[in-house]
Amino acid sequence: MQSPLIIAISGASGSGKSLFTENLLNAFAIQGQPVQILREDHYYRAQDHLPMEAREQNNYDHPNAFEHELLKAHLQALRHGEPIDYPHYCFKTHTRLPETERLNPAPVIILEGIMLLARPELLPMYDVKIFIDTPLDICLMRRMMRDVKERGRTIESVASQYESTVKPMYHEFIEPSRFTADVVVTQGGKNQIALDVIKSHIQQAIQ
Ligand SMILES: Nc1ncnc2c1ncn2[C@@H]1O[C@H](COP(=O)(O)OP(=O)(O)O)[C@@H](O)[C@H]1O
Ligand SMILES: Nc1ccn([C@@H]2O[C@H](COP(=O)(O)O)[C@@H](O)[C@H]2O)c(=O)n1
Repeated sequence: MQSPLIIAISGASGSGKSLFTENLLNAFAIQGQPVQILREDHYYRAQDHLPMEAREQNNYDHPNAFEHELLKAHLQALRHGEPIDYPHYCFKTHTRLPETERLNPAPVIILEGIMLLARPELLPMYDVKIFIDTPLDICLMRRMMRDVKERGRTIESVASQYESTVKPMYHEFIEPSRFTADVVVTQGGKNQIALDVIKSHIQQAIQ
């Protein structure tokens, strides 16, 4: 098998990265082409050694919150045609789940996450770099609804985390990483023209 094409999709929390990734995946699934998705969230560090209060206070919007060494090792393995043991993460307990999932290499690997373009040592791993550029007020609104519904949070906790870490870290790390992208996508996960352009680029590259 030829070396896989690795696509990194980044942007603020709530910008539409996951939806964009899902929509891209669906476009390939219709054609029966195998695509492997990796989410940077799964590489948040395990925190079993910390009490819950300490976990709740952690800054999850700093690059050091992620085990990027493991992510890099996994990308290298997939490039060499080897399977990986993909970690799973729980947003309610703020730590890794005990079980991992065996993932096989595929011709196209799509990675999505907030800090993927903010780590210079990860940039050479990617063939295509995409930044989803969505106004922060829209990101906050979407995050508020999602975190209360799916991640076991209260409106108060989302608002206070946003002020203390999410927003300042966005300006320090994520916003500047936009300039490393090959493509900047506006209008979030439903931008059909961007999806079509990226899909046809991928198809040409893997022919
Ligand atoms: N263009 C869009 N229009 C409407 N809702 C959207 C759009 N893009 C994303 N969403 C919704 O916003 C929420 C957050 O999007 P998501 O893709 O999970 O963001 P991210 O992965 O960047 O944190 C989800 O409920 C998603 O369905
Ligand atoms: N235990 C955790 C870990 C992460 N977060 C927040 O998740 C955001 C990144 O995930 P997205 O799917 O929204 O891109 C990030 O902004 C962290 O603040 C968390 O709240 N708790």
